Amino acid sequence: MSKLKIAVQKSGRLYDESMQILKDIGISIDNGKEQLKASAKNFPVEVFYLRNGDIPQYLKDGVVDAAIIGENVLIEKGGDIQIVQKLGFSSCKVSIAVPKSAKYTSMQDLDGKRIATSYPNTVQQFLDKNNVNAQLHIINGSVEIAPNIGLADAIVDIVSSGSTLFKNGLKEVEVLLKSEAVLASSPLITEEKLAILNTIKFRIDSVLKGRRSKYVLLNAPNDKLEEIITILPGMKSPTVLPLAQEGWSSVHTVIDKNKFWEIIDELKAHGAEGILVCPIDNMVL
Ligand SMILES: Nc1ncnc2c1ncn2[C@@H]1O[C@H](COP(=O)(O)OP(=O)(O)OP(=O)(O)O)[C@@H](O)[C@H]1O
Ligand SMILES: O=P(O)(O)OC[C@H]1O[C@H](OP(=O)(O)OP(=O)(O)O)[C@H](O)[C@@H]1O
Ligand SMILES: [Mg+2]
Repeated sequence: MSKLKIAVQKSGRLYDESMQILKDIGISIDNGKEQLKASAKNFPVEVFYLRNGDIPQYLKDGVVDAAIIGENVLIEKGGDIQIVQKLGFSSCKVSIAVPKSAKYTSMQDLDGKRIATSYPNTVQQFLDKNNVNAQLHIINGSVEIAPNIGLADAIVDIVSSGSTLFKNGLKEVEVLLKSEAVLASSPLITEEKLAILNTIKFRIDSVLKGRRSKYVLLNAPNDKLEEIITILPGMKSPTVLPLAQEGWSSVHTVIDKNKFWEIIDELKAHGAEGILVCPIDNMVL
């Protein structure tokens, strides 16, 4: 059987979580990333360790069948590469920033100005859409320093916490796009390999659903059961089991992990006790 070739970033911000998600879906990799490629022991997959910025070209050429990559890089260099699934990590924005003291009211303020960036295609498209003419300076790193050294009037780069902008005396003025790590596929992928990719997608789906959810168990007096069940936003209806202690039940359900803190006080106020919240590895609906 042929193996699906999947690219991950060799080192950098995507590496750890890319390897973690492969591990979580049961794909264990034989050898370390000192090699350019490694085979999985128990699944028809070969992992290629590459530069994030190089991956779109490898996908286009069909050198790899799929990849875990930053969405922003795909948008910049992607062409017709398909996003199979968003992966929920390495979230960031690609934004325009100008010196804090600069006057900025609209995109028109950038007309005739110099913009430093590593994302020229993304920037040019945004400028064209807004009918703005600006001169692009393409630089590959430390973009935020460009205004301070007189190289540019504005920059376009990745913003996450905003601390790099802050340290360089810049302010974010426009968001061009939002990005996260994604699973992407080559336009040249074969049917046979697409079947393997679909299995991976199915497993990732169940891992991501599990990460977003919690398994909740609690004890409740029987005369409060009905009220407590209406507070719980469960998947279906919760499981209710009698406790050894007369007049009490144990209630089990799955909830969105972000909802839990909103409802815990309500649950307690309605008589819930012994509340346990447990992680979920996988969730297949
Ligand atoms: N500060 C950040 N916070 C969150 N995500 C980020 C941040 N910086 C980058 N990212 C995301 O992670 C991806 C990889 O960033 P990283 O800096 O590791 O690599 P890169 O500079 O694109 O490098 P290379 O091509 O060398 O692999 C980016 O494309 C972006 O999607
Ligand atoms: O808003 P923040 O949380 O400060 O993050 C944004 C910064 O993070 C990235 O750089 P990175 O640290 O990846 O360094 P690099 O330029 O060497 O890739 C990006 O290029 C920004 O400079
Ligand atoms: Mg970076």
